Amino acid sequence: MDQKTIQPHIFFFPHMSHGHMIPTIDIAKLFASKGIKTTIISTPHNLSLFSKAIERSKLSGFEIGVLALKFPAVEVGLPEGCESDHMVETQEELQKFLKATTLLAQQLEQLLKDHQPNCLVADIFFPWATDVAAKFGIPRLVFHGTNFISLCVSHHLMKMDLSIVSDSEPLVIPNLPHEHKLAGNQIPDFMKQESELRSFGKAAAESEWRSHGVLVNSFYELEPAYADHYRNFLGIKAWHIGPTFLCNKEIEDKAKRGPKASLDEHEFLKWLSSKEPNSVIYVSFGSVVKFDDAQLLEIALGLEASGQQFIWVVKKEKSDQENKEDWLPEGFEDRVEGRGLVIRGWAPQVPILEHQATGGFVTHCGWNSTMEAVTAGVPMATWPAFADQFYNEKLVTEILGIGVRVVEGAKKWARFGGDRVKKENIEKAVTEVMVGKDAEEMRSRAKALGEMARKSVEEGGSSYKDLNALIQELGLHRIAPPQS
Ligand SMILES: O=c1ccn([C@@H]2O[C@H](COP(=O)(O)OP(=O)(O)O[C@H]3O[C@H](CO)[C@@H](O)[C@H](O)[C@H]3O)[C@@H](O)[C@H]2O)c(=O)[nH]1
Repeated sequence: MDQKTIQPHIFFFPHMSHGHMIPTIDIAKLFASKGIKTTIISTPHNLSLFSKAIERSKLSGFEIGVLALKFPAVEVGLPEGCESDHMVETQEELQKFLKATTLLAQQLEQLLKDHQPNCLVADIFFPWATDVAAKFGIPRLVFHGTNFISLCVSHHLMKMDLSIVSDSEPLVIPNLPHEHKLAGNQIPDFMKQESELRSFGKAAAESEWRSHGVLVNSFYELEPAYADHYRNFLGIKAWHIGPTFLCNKEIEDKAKRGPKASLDEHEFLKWLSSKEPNSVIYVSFGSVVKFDDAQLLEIALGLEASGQQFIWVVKKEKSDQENKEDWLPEGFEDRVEGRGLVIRGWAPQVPILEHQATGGFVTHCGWNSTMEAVTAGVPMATWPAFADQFYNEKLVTEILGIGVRVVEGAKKWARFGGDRVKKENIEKAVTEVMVGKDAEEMRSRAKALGEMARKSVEEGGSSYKDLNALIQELGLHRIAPPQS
């Protein structure tokens, strides 16, 4: 058969987590825009949550295919239907969830056999996928979800003996471009001893070397020293292709990247359009971090005391009239009416951050949120909870100078229920990021980075070039039909 008549095909297999599904769909769109057939593999539940984003790709003329596999939740002792990382409530459940993902290899193998794609982009959470791809003689690329700085720190941490780490003495991570100190309590206990999770982390880190290379949702100009360190010092092949969400041009595409929002994007934009530029702070903590009612109450009080206008997204359902919402102070929404919006559920984050009225962001420093804020030129009040969020906080506050910490000093690693942050800290950080000369300076630095972010994905930009270089290296350009 004439090679030119075959459309190259890439399989994308993201971790079952919103923070990984969302950028993977964007990456699939990017490859599809280069004439490559793309297919996302996930569970029925995850695919349905993201069906709008996937369907909308058709409107841009880049159809993304989907293939479903069965998630073995019950087999590992999880409730039926527990198919996404945000449904996991405890450390024990998380371990079972990860165990379930290791049971997906056979189903993936069958899909590769049936469809014979040219390449597999599989999430870092599936270290075993490299061997599955090798059986079919195709390259496996790793998608991590995070940036170069976090990849570098994690690799060095993996090599260190962490059993000797104490809570009183900070751990200095050697050989990095800047001094990195981590407090003992910022390293999770499972990393300090031999454990299933530590072995999982090791296998994941090794898969970066063993695979064809790593796709990074970042741009070179944001963290050049770490991009170089990762490639040259750690010796891992990587392509930076971000900010990937910029592939979404229409407001609807930007708004419908995730589950259905609780309020239509036009409602938000109408509300924001009635506000002065840089006068609203957006408060949201991604898809995984959940706070208890007492912590939510502190956030409400801190926001109220700051006197700032805000949009606050809370991962709670709207209760019926009878049920009092214990996490909101009595009469809160009446008092803040007109100056604050409390959104229960999901909000169209990118259009909110991009609106000129949005002048600050209280964030947990998940990498997608961080990139979205950087690109929108919005400074941040940082409140990390676990994983890469601590390293992202360092990048934002100390290296880029576009954020302030909500809590000074070391904050404990806690995916499930961390130390409570007081309303005074929240009020102070919100004020610092919104008002005064320092806030203006942070905003102007953030705006300059936002410009660089946009340039990086335009023709000739660093991310644009890296994406093309990768397609060339994989040989996909030779069989891709010409683009108009
Ligand atoms: O109401 C909401 C809440 C979130 N988002 C979007 O959801 C994504 C959230 O991603 P992120 O900010 O990275 O947070 P997490 O969901 O917590 O992401 C997980 O995955 C990331 C990528 O690996 C890691 O950096 C984080 O630490 C990890 O918690 C972003 O694109 C947001 O725009 C919305 O659109 N509306």
